[in-house]
Amino acid sequence: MTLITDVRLRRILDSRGNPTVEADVVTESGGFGRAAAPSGASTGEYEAVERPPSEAIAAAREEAVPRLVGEAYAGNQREVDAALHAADGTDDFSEIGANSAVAISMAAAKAGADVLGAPLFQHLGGAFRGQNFPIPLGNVVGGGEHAADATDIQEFLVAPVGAPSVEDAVFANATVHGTVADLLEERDVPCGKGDEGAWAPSIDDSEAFEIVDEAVSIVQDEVGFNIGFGLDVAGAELYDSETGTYEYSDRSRDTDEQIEYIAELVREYDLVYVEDPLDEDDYDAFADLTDEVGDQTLICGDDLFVTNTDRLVEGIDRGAANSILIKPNQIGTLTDAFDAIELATQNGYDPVISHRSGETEDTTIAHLAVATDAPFIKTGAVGGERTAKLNELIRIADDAT
Ligand SMILES: C=C(OP(=O)(O)O)C(=O)O
Ligand SMILES: [Mg+2]
Repeated sequence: MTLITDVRLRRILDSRGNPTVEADVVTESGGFGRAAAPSGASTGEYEAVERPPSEAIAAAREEAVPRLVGEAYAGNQREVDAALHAADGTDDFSEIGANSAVAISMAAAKAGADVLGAPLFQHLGGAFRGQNFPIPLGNVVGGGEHAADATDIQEFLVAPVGAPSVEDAVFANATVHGTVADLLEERDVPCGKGDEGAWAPSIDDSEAFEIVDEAVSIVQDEVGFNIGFGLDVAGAELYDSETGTYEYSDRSRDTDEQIEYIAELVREYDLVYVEDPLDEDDYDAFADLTDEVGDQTLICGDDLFVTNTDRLVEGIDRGAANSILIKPNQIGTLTDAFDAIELATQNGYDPVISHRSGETEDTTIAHLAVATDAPFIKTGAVGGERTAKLNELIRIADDAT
């Protein structure tokens, strides 16, 4: 029933107005799945390769589609993803493009779920998933590669850890986002938004800490449950490998100073989550920081691990980080993302399922988070391509997908 009978690929718009790859997968019994690839701006050096969409589509039509149509079953995700790897023939999807691969992989999963008549999270995670929901990390202030002339730290993230439901959590994040706008207005700071819908004011990081801390306290009092906050430092973007220093607008920090700075921030603001505090090549520094504050907070590797099990094994061996960001397009298939999640949880690393700065209305990551019982999902706070995932979580909780 799930034999793939058609795969169609096209260019569509992403949230930045750039082209991206969308895939449709159809099965013998009429099952249908559609998915689109997201796209990063602060990409890790070791990510699978995103090719220009028209090239990725042409290559996938030539190499991958013939290995899927009449050959692979959408209900057998490992088989579909193995066919994508075989079609590509490289270890980084540089032939068919990770953007074509991930779009087809996710569309096949949706087609498999459609044939079963089950929600995607259940097809991926099994009958007993759907009881636990991830805490959404909501980006409320940001800069770095996601906005010009804003904070050095890429993302200030709200973490409503005490929310009684995913719906309460999602609304709390949106309320903090709105409260941040009020506080910026009180300070006469004009601002627009960055790529992920976070406010992108022209302020320094210390003022951003003050404002987010205050907004979180105000909303916490309002809603009556515990709200923390965290960061995506995107350390690799700040790091200058020539000088071995992290370059902030107002000063430089060497690696030891960077570790101390982050550890102090964790203590001062009780941060619940710190992503990529250090350069993507510096496992040792990640290990030192994890040693120092890993019992108080999550130290998450995004550019460090790039959803890659080989890099995660190295991190586990060296005690670097205690959490991994999971972005399916960093590695190219759902199978690879699942394997990274499984390896992480088996070794006490918390998986955090994540969007990219360039997104579409695709909701696969919401289902992936529920399917894998992930404790966190990072998918923005506002903006249609972000709320697509957040609203899908609310629908899953309401049993309405
Ligand atoms: C979501 C992120 O940004 P991008 O998609 O630009 O890598 C991130 O760095 O975690
Ligand atoms: Mg990141």
